[in-house]
Amino acid sequence: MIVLKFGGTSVGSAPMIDNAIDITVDQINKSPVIVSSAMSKVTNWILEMIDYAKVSDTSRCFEIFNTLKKKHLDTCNSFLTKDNLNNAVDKLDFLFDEIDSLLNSLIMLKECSPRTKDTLLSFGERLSTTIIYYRCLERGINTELLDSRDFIKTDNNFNSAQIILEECNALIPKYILPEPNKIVISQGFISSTLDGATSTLGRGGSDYTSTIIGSALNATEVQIWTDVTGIKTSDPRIISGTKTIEHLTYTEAAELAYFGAKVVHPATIQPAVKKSIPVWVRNTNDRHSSGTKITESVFETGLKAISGKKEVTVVNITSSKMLNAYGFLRRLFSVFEKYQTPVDLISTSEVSVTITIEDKKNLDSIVDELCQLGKVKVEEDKSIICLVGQELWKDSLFISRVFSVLKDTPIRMISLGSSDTNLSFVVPGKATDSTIQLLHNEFF
Ligand SMILES: Nc1ncnc2c1ncn2[C@@H]1O[C@H](COP(=O)(O)OP(=O)(O)O)[C@@H](O)[C@H]1O
Ligand SMILES: N[C@@H](CC(=O)OP(=O)(O)O)C(=O)O
Repeated sequence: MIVLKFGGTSVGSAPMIDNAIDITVDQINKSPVIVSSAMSKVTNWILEMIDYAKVSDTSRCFEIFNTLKKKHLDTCNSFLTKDNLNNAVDKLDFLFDEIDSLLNSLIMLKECSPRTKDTLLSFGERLSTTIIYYRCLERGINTELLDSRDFIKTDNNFNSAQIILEECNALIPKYILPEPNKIVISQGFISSTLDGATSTLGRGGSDYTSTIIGSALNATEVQIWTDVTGIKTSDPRIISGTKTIEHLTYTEAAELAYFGAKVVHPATIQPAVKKSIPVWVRNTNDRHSSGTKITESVFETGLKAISGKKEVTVVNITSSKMLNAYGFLRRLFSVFEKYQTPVDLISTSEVSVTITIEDKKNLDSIVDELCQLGKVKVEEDKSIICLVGQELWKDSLFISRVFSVLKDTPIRMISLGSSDTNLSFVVPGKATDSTIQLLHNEFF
């Protein structure tokens, strides 16, 4: 079987949905499972509706709600007829009524818990997949619509829930029964906790759903269909002159995703690695281009791509207690562990440690506790620039080229040599795009 994940723009209109179905039908003999995101813009609209509801701005909230309803109903009206149209509209109306009641509750309560937010967010994917299902029926395709909350199970960390893999691996083969000449349709991004509450995997999480399903069903490949021809040497929306990378290793793709290449969700690669499933990133608007293939094998050394992670915070701790002492770093990292805050880059000297974090939710409490260990300095609005490739740090010419290009850029910290695949450094937030462009011009 194969998994085809379609992102928001790839199912963003009636013609795009038909295009996604065409891509799937072309491979219908391979027992395809579609994992779809919400139609483009919809997840953002839901977040905006929540924000307006919380401040009781009823008119703005329902203005967006009406736009959301219109987008889905117009799509149905443009390519469904008779029973398919009536049934689809009935199903959508049922979902719209639920959204309506939830928004009214938020307006009254003036608050939205993370759990309620996930319930609301889940409607984006539930609406889009309902339409795709009825369009498949309209086209006479043998199809089945599933609810991924039945088999994608998570902890209770709403808004960015952690997968419980054993549960998913046990449930997925029970619910998803792919077969040739049938299209199974399910939602990306949405999930449920063990006690059945709706959760979500974090923004962009549909990619992750696709590899979880692919891995549980031993897919021969997972295809991530998006709006760019594969993973490029850098973000084509920001950097000029980017090129498609034909092949990346799992590690390279994971590093790029983690350090800002939004084209795949950072967790996507993990499930594929376990079963050595090839992951393709392809363009729905250019379906005959092969895009990028991500596998285990290394085909070439050298720099492959550059990404940037914005809004990073640098925390520096200076303490003479560190000099010749052991146990200091353990105490320091236990503070980040206590507040469940992942650390990205680390650099140490004899008396100081500098780290970067992305999640600032608990920054004040973290700083309070770190102050007991030494003098703490926090610098916000920084970016991590990440250069990804094979054996980068072994090539002294490459390193000297990087730093001569950056001779006028204020570099805050550098991480090189911790892995073969990554050279990262921190620059001021406002220098992110220009720094990437300089490096890109030099190397590609
Ligand atoms: N290295 C990169 N290669 C390709 N696209 C990238 C890269 N870095 C960032 N992107 C961005 O990722 C976008 C695709 O991701 P996303 O908008 O989440 O798509 P989808 O809705 O299909 O999941 C591209 O339009 C591009 O701007
Ligand atoms: N709809 C969700 C999940 C997702 O993965 O979307 P996309 O595939 O369009 O990035 C979001 O916008 O975050």
